[in-house]
Amino acid sequence: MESSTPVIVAIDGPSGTGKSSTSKAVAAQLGLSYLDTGAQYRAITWWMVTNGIDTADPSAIAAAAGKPEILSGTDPEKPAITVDGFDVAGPIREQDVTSKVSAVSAVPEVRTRITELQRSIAASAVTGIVVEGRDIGTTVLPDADLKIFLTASPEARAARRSGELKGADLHATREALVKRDAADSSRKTSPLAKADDAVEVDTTDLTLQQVIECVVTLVEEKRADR
Ligand SMILES: Nc1ncnc2c1ncn2[C@@H]1O[C@H](COP(=O)(O)OP(=O)(O)OP(=O)(O)O)[C@@H](O)[C@H]1O
Ligand SMILES: Nc1ccn([C@H]2C[C@H](O)[C@@H](COP(=O)(O)O)O2)c(=O)n1
Repeated sequence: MESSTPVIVAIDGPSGTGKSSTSKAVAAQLGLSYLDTGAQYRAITWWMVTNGIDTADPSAIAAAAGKPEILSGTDPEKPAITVDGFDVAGPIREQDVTSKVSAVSAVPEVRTRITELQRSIAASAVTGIVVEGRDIGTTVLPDADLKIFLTASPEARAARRSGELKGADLHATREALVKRDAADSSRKTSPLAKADDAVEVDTTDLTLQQVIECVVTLVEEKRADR
């Protein structure tokens, strides 16, 4: 592969392992685009909730899956997400969406729609792209140049999240993370999973900077091999 060929990096892993922070920094450092696929699943969930769709009814979700227009920005310095022209970057992080996103994202019609969107965004990235999520290496971009699977202990992940949500109860945060991971890992269609050819990085005892440096080195090694 020539060095001008776009480089495609897939970063997967459970919640709170550092996918977004790492992917944004790596993309910014290497001049690549960035795609947060979790934000897309959150955006479609937000639309379902806002439009009164019963998120406990997979057939109602499936029937509505094609309706919202979801646009994702790919600048790692200012990732953007809109639904039908509305900026939903804030609302998609609210607890109501977080508690429903696993159910909505398990519906096959939702996954087909969002996967098509993700592939088309990745295909149009000129210098390359870092795409983060749960099924990027296994399903969305199985031919990615580099696949990373981030992990961390539930305790470390809960501590990181509790630091973000000031005053949040550590035990409750840990339980919520573990519950969402279990739902995401056990769904039938493209569950959260490590691709066989992914490099696993346990971030439990690493600083964010160490994880970023590790991934940048892996991308540079891939590029040098071309
Ligand atoms: N190695 C690390 N050490 C300490 N804190 C970290 C590390 N990596 C990420 N963090 C912090 O943990 C929090 C969660 O990170 P981030 O949002 O990147 O995880 P994520 O895997 O994308 O989570 P989710 O899948 O839930 O969106 C952030 O506050 C981030 O700054
Ligand atoms: N490729 C992906 C990305 C995300 N999801 C689902 C499952 C997650 O719980 C949810 C929110 O993701 P987050 O913002 O926490 O990264 O979206 C998925 O199914 N596949």
